[in-house]
Amino acid sequence: MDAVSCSGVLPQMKLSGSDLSRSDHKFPIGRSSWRSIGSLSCNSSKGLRLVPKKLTVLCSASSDEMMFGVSRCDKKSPVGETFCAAAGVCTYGGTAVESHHSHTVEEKVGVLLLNLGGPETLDDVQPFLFNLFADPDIIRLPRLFRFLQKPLAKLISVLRAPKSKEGYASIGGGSPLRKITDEQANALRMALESKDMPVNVYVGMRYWFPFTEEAVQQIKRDRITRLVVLPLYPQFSISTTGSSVRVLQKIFRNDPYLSGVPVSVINSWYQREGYIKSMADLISKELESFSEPAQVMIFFSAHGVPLSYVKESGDPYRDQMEECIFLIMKELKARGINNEHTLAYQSRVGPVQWLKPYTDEVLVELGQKGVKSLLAVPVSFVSEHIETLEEIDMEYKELALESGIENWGRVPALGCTPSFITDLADAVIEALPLATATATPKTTSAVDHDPMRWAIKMFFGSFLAFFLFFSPKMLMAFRNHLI
Ligand SMILES: C=CC1=C(C)c2cc3[nH]c(cc4nc(cc5[nH]c(cc1n2)c(C)c5CCC(=O)O)C(CCC(=O)O)=C4C)c(C)c3C=C
Ligand SMILES: [Fe+2]
Repeated sequence: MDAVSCSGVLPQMKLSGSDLSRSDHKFPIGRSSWRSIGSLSCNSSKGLRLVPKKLTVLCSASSDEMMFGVSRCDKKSPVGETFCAAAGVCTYGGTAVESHHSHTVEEKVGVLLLNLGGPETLDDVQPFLFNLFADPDIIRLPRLFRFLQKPLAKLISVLRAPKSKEGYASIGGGSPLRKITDEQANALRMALESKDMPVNVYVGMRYWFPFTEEAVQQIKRDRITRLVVLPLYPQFSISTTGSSVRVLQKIFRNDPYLSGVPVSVINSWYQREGYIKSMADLISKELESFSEPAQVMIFFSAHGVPLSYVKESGDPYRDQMEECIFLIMKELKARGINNEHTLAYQSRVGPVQWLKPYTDEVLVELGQKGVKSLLAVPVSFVSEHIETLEEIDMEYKELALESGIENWGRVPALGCTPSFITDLADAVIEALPLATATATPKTTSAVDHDPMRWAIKMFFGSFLAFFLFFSPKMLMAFRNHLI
C-alpha cells in the first residue's frame, strides 16, 4: 500500500510526538496529499518523521475515493485527539505532493461555502429528501447493493415526506438555510474585504439549490485562480463535510481547468478560538435571561450520525464534538461560569443505532432527576434550520416541560455574529497559502468494463435486495422510523 504523506508544517510550529497528542493547535499539518488508504507517515518540512501510533484514514463509503479526514484513534483524553486534516487544513490530494505556484498571473481568489441545503417550499421536500437519501454517504449500502441506492432513496423519500412536510410547514413552509447561508457569504466577503483580501464568495449546497455543481460552474466562469473551500460544519463528519468534499473532488478531478486550480479545504474548525469564544458569548448572554443563571444545566444538542460511522468507518465526528464541548466549557470556566453541562445527540433517522445518548431520552431523565432550568445549545450547525426551529424549539421544549423542567431557554445559532464571521475570514486567510492543485486521473474499476462481472453482480444484488426489502425487520423499521 502507498504511504500517505503529510507535509508543510507551519514555520512557527515545532512538531514533535507530544505535539501530536495535543489538540489545541490550529494547523499542525498544513499540506497533505493522499494516495491510498493504508499506513500513514507524516514528514514535516523540518525533516521530522512523524508516525503516530494509530491513525485512521477515512475512505468514502461510496468509492475508492479518499475522504479528507484523518483521525487519531488512540484516545487518551475525554476530549478526543484528532489532528491532521480533521483538525486543520487539507488540500486536494493529487499526483504531486506539493505544487509550488509561480505567481505570474494575477490571483483571483474564491471562497466556496459548502452547506447542506434545504427545501424552500413544501413541494421541494420530497425531491430534497430524495437527493439526501440518494447520497451514498448518507445511506451506505454495501458495494453489491449500490444499484439500489436510487430506488431506495425514492421509496424512503416518499414515505418520509409527509412527516418532514409537517415539520417544514410549522417553520413557515420551507428551510431558511439558503437565505442565512447567502447572508453569511456576504458577511464573509465584507470581512475579507476589510482585511484587504477581495474575494468572490460562492455557496454550494449538497442537496438543494444552489447545488455545489452550479457554484463550481460559476467559479469556472469567473476564472478563479485559487480557491478556499469552507464547509459550514464546525466538526467533520463523513455524512456532511466528507460527502460535500467528495462531490467537489470528483468535479475538480475531471475538469482540465479546475484540476489546475490550487485548492485548500478547511475540513473542520470547531477548535478555532474565534468560534469557541463566539459560542461562549452566546451561551453566557442566554444564561443571563434565567432568574438563577448558575443553576441552569447547559444542554449541548448535536446532530447525530449512525454509530457505525464512528465505530466502523473512523468518522472523527464524535471525538471532535466532545473536544468542541470541552473547549467551550473551558472558555466559560475561564469567565467564571461553572454550570453543569451535558451532551446528547438528536435527529436520528431509520432503524440503526445512532450516537448516544439521545437528546429526547436525556431530557426526560434530567426532568426526572429534578433539573428545573435548562439551556439548549445546538452545536453542530451554524444557522437556524428545521432541527433548531422545529425539533428543539417545539418538540424537545414540549418534552422537557412535560418531564418536569420548568425554565427552558435556547441559544440561537451563530448566523452572522460578527466575531464568528471575522474568525471565518481569518481561517480563509490562513488556508489560502496552503492551496495545491488537484490533477488525479480518474480510474475506472474493472467491473465497469467487464459485462460478465456486471451481470453476476446484478443477479446476486437483486436476489439479496429481494430479501432485504421484504424482511419483516425492514418493514417494521420503515413503519416505526420513517413514516
Ligand atoms: C452536522 C450536521 C448534520 C449531520 C451530521 C447530519 C447527518 C445526517 N442527517 C440525516 C438525515 C436528515 N437530515 C435532514 C436535515 C438536516 N440535517 C442537517 C445537518 C446534519 N445532518 C441539517 C442542518 C438539516 C436541516 C436542513 C433544513 O432544511 O433546514 C433531514 C431532512 C429533515 C427531516 O426530514 O428530518 C434528514 C432526513 C442522516 C441520515 C444523517 C447521517 C447519516
Ligand atoms: Fe441531517
